[in-house]
Amino acid sequence: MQDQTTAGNLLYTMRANPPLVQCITNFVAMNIAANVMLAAGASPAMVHAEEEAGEFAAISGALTINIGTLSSGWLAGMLKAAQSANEAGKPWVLDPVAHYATAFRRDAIARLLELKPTIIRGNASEIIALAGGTSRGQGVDSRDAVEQAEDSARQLAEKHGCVVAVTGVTDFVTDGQKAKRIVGGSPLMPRVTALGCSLTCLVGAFAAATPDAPFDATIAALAVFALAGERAGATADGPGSFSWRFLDALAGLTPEAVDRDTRISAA
Ligand SMILES: Nc1ncnc2c1ncn2[C@@H]1O[C@H](COP(=O)(O)OP(=O)(O)O)[C@@H](O)[C@H]1O
Ligand SMILES: Cc1ncsc1CCOP(=O)(O)O
Ligand SMILES: [Mg+2]
Repeated sequence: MQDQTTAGNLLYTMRANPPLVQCITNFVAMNIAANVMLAAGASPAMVHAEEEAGEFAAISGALTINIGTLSSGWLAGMLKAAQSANEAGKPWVLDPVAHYATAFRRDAIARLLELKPTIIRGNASEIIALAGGTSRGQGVDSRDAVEQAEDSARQLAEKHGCVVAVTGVTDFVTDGQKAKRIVGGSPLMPRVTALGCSLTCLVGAFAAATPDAPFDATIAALAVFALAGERAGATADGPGSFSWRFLDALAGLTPEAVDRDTRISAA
């Protein structure tokens, strides 16, 4: 029987019934993340106010939370949304942007982790620090290699009972037991702001489409991103043209090309 959980099949499934994804992301990411979601075939809604975030999570297929431009009002909305997603049995994804940088962020991330995210997606410096290690991250940017974050990712996945994705030159995904690596993308990706934040939203879209398989959903989202990034990078002149070429590449990916051209291996 054909494997229904390949990245290409999950892209087909996600597009066939575009999931509503509530994205609580940051001011920098909001526009590009919504465009990435639409290009890939999902239906994003950037809804963060404390007054409505919980109600909205209950009607969404998945929720994503990103602390990139945190404030106390937004944190209140995040906590309500995560509680509501849990009560409604909806998957939710945490992006711990620069969580190590200030006491406010450290406190916020601890409170969000208590609400048991289904998936955590971060760069290597964020994942190392989240597991209690010493990272070299500078603000929102990673200065560590993904290979050095793999043990941290496995520990975090086991401790919190979730899937952990570390991204960078090669991506790494684990649920604490099994693990996979995804190769692809472009060196231009970290030179365009908020692509990691956008990827977190896309992980939410795949998780909404296949809520019982968060490990496979995460791999599919990262594989789609890696292939679109590789294609856009092949013809881009720099970060500016990469940005629009990346949206076009995402929209133009077919499930067949994803299953043929992505490079996913067991770790
Ligand atoms: N040097 C690189 N080469 C190829 N792909 C990369 C590179 N750096 C980051 N990426 C890709 O960019 C996307 C965002 O990841 P990353 O830059 O790690 O996140 P963040 O923006 O949160 O720091 C991921 O799809 C990742 O695979
Ligand atoms: C520049 C910046 N400042 C606060 S959030 C943000 C965007 C970070 O995006 P990413 O984590 O995808 O690099
Ligand atoms: Mg980030």
